[in-house]
Amino acid sequence: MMALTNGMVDAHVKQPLFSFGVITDVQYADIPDGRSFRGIPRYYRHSIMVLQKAVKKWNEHGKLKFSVHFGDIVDGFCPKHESKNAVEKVIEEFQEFKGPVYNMLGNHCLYNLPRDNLIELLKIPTLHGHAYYDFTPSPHYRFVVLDGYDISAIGWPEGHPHQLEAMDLLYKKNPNIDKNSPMGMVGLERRFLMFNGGVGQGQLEWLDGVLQDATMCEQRVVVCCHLPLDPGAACEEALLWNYDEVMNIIHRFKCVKACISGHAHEGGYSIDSHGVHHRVLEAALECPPGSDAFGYMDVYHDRLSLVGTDRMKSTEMAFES
Ligand SMILES: Nc1ccn([C@@H]2O[C@H](COP(=O)(O)OP(=O)(O)OC[C@H](O)CO)[C@@H](O)[C@H]2O)c(=O)n1
Repeated sequence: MMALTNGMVDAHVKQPLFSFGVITDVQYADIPDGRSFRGIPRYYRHSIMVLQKAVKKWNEHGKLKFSVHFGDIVDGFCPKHESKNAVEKVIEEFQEFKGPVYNMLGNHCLYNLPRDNLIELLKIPTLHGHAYYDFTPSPHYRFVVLDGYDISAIGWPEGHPHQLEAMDLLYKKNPNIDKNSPMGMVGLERRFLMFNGGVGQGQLEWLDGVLQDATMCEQRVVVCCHLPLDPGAACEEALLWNYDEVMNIIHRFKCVKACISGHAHEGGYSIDSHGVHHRVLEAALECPPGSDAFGYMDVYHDRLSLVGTDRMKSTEMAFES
């Protein structure tokens, strides 16, 4: 039996409020298979086939309200003269989905194209040019999409204040000449790498305002960000630089129930000290031919249920309150 929020108990309420498709790190490029810096195989051409299968399944499902790609639409090894074509090719696959698709910026997107071009190509529903936004797919739920590369050494024009702030932080926190290397860095400090980024002051204030509003509207909130926000769900090298500041804001409110990310390709899951679920999704890029990683989330008043395909593990996320 399922308890409803108004105290009634109904044995028949089984239908989700709504459902949506999920996939991450398609990281497509028309180049031969390769490996990550750590030697993990990457299938740059196969990843778009994983997306094609995902879209087919999502359309067959027939009731998905929207889908979300959690960043890194193309890979940094994509030859730069092909970047725009590669992004457009992936977007064309997403356009086969019968519903809206929400995107967010990942580091590999920014290796390929300036953020302004990406915001336009990915149709990021921007306010004042920002790559962070929110949307309300049902009266009971708000989705907040964070820009984890707001403070970033990549993607901003040379000398932009947000690039300078990022370089300043990297020089303070990372002693290596190669700022992508965590060599000699210990524990959580290992997140201060050039391929990660942070959420700037303006975005933190915006987040606080959105969560105040969601609380007033009695909405539950799902936070989406390319970079993971909890050390329990991903390795230190994958975390948002100021995940702690973001989580301090989130923890002041009770409305945020889950944070969903990409970037750490092996995937992960944790529940933090405040009962917030953190699910890092498995990457499409690392699926060998014949395997897949995508899924959909069924959204209920009291839980999220991730129904994963193949390498994307299914996960039940029941809310504490
Ligand atoms: N120790 C390292 C690790 C990486 N690099 C270089 O940094 C760039 C980005 O790395 P990459 O593994 O491609 O980034 P992803 O976003 O695909 O994955 C994120 C990780 O899984 C998070 O843990 C690339 O140019 C690497 O060569 C490096 O120099 N030194």
